Amino acid sequence: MSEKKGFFSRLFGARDAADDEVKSGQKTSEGRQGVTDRDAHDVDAERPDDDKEKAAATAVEDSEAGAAVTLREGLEAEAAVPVQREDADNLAPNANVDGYLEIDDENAMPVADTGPAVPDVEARHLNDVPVTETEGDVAPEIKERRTAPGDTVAEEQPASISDMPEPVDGIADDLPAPEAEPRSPVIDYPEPDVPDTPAPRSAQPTPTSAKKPGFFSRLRDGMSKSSEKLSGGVSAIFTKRKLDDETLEELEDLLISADLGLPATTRIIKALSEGRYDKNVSPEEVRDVLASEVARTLEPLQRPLEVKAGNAPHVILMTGVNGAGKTTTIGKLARKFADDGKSVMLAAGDTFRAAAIEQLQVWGERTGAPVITRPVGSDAAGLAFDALKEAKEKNIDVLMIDTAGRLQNRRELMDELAKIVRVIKKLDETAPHDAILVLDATVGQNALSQAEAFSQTANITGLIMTKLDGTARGGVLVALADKFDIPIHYIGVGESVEDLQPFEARRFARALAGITTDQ
Ligand SMILES: Nc1nc2c(ncn2[C@@H]2O[C@H](COP(=O)(O)OP(=O)(O)OP(=O)(O)O)[C@@H](O)[C@H]2O)c(=O)[nH]1
Repeated sequence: MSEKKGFFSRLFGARDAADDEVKSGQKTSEGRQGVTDRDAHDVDAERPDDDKEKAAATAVEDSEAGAAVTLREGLEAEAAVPVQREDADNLAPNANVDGYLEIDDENAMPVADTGPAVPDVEARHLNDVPVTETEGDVAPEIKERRTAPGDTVAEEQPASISDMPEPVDGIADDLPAPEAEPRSPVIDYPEPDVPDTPAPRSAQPTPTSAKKPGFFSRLRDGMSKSSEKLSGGVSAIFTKRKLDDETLEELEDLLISADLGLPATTRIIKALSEGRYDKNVSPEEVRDVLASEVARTLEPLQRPLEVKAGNAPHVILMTGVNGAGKTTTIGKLARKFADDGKSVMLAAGDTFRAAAIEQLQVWGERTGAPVITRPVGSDAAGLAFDALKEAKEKNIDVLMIDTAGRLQNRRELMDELAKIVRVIKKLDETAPHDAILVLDATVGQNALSQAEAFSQTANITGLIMTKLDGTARGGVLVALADKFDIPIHYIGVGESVEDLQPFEARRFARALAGITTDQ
């Protein structure tokens, strides 16, 4: 009996603390901050006279100069690193130098090095090079741009960063002075956890209708790693056993290890305990309680990604750490929007990675969407500005802007993201209409620190969680929902277009709990 008392006081003590945390406004969206100060990787810029708006926009940005030339130095360092892949032995025989497979099937996804996302992040030397070490290195060589049929490619850019255009004198004077912006705090988060399972490499060509029969089974199959852990664990704990202190503790451990977080774990245990203590409960009953508590947590955040007709165009900014799935997700969304009859334009704002630009061009070809590109190393904010201008001129419905992956604790890279937001607001102060954070489910609890840091920099309006098929850590979506008020638009449960599913809380909860039916 004393054991029972000890467990419950621990449980409810934890629950009260968790409730207090949520109630006391720790949901981070309430604490979102504005954009931060500039970075200066385009300080050498020289802009053509005929592009006055862009020059004005970037000149205003440049007038905020004062920061070190951090990004450029980072780029220079990246250029200085040999392009030899460390994991060459693991690549498929037909992979190209960037690790992507050459895929003929138009529904198949470009498959990069689908090894664990976080090791990939760690291999991304741009993020790893301290800026002080890069001084004096040569500027990155600009790779020749490959123009795919159907692409709209904005004007040619100079061949190196130091050749980039200078601001046009006087233009900036016509613009409102930039407001003083708070510096974003540098959050010293730990490096992402190593994912437990690499994402699969298979590419499955599938139809594009999200509502066709089999939607739930696709979701259930995609989430099988998470559901097997939970469902199998529940069966192991509750088969022919009473619900008592011991089984509840085992369940608590299971839920925590499945990344659901303490607040949700506490609620689930409380709901299960009510009226059932000291009685036999079946694993099915436990799964039902688990699913309904998870659904209750997630339902308020289920929100479709809507393109509003009043926005011309509707601008979607895609953000996230390296390898989270931003570019691929943009491609899948482009397909979905095009299927809905929307005109789509893509901006290849990941100007750090040639493969990301090419990857987006491939998606542009497949979906008929023009792709605005710049050479590797170009100013991403200038590219975003150009793309929005062109999208307006062409009456495009949706402009999606890709961005380079960045670790959330690299201040200068996060500042570049803030700059993109500021610059596009000069053309449309309501843009971006959606700033989406793409989260890789395999990083588990690290997703929480990513959500916090990106919210502070880019005022994140929605989440897309990818790679749920590659991990048993899908429960982290529940922990995110407990901590942040950020709507969830889509989840990725595989590599095909169809595997990017509109988020439905109830179905997700049932699939997570290992319930095999949709009803
Ligand atoms: N299994 C699986 N793989 C996915 C999913 N979403 C994306 N991927 C794969 O994840 C890998 C990385 O995706 P990218 O779109 O290149 O990631 P990114 O965020 O643009 O990467 P950076 O440009 O480095 O920042 C690719 O191989 C994608 O096919 C998913 O839901 N499931």
